[in-house]
Amino acid sequence: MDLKLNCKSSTPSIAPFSKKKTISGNLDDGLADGKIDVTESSSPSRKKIRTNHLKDHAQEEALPKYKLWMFKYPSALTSFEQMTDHAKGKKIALFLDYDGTLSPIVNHPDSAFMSSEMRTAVKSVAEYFPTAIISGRSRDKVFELVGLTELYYAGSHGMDMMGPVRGSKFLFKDYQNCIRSTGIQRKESQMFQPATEFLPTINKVFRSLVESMGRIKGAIVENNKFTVSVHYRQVEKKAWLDVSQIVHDTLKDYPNLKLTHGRKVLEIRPILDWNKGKAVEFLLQSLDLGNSEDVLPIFVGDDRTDEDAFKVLREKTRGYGIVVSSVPKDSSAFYSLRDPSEVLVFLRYLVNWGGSDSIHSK
Ligand SMILES: O=P(O)(O)OC[C@H]1O[C@H](O[C@H]2O[C@H](CO)[C@@H](O)[C@H](O)[C@H]2O)[C@H](O)[C@@H](O)[C@@H]1O
Repeated sequence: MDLKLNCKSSTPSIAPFSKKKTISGNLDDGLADGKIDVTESSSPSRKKIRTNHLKDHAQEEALPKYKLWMFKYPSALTSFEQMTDHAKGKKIALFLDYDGTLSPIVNHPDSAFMSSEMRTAVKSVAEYFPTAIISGRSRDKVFELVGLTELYYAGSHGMDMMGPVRGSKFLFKDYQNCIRSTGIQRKESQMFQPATEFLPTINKVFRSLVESMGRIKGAIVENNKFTVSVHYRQVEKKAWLDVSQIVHDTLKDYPNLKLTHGRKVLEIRPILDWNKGKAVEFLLQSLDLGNSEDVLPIFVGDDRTDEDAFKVLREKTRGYGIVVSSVPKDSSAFYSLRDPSEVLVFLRYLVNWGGSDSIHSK
């Protein structure tokens, strides 16, 4: 049974509703620019669609561009020594995205499994450094996929957080909407859910989208508890505009929801001033690592929503964002890794370093 505690108030504010709901980028996550405007009056023009096809060819020649891009975002593997030199004497906190970072991007969201090698590496790294997974998926789903009880989990882009109770300490005690509960495998846990009031609306939108997307072959609507994802990876390109239109039409009835855009996915979420960046700050504070000069947070992620976390780390000049990408793209990260297989190597480097004597020498 859940045990509710009295918590002080520190609820995130609701961002002022903007009538113009614009998704940055376009529906093809492999392309770099363009805009899909989902206001009533706008749909991408045929000309824009034609231009996008042309850009597809440019991608095939991307290798030299990738090398150039890596001057700006050096490999976290070749820069590992530099990173650890900077990290000496500091406490590391590790934040990991799930899809496209720990697991490869696949066609169906239910088939995005992480390898056993990756699981072992994440488990090992968590023995040395506090480690959290911050995902757009529901927390239950991401826990089901990762299956490690020793981590912190934040689902719905940070709107659903759960962590272990360390000793007698209640980490999230300063926040409203936090509860202490019996969570994963009956272990005592603590939860923070800043968007609980949006739950009925999100469920309604989910049902509505399931119904209306029924006519779009290949579209998948995923309930991520505090957000809804509409996947179009398996939808024929000619029907992408229909997907966008349906989402837009549905959202007209819900002024307290907003739209963001990930990798061939449109995500509907509460207009709450809360994102992966806030989740990182929150977890750092909760872990008593918030104000310390001696902390080096590292965030590894591949998606646009991870940029919020990279920005927090960059603006506060206190840690490293590592963008996972095999194509050049603008990012607020400092370093890069090409794909999940390089993430695995990076985690193994961290494990070796965490177990070595050099981590303690200044
Ligand atoms: O924050 P994340 O953990 O990266 O979650 C972001 C979204 O990831 C999932 O979708 C993405 O991965 C799928 C499986 O590889 C792929 O089919 C899809 O095209 C990608 O967008 C997840 O299903 C979404 O709910 C998350 O929001």
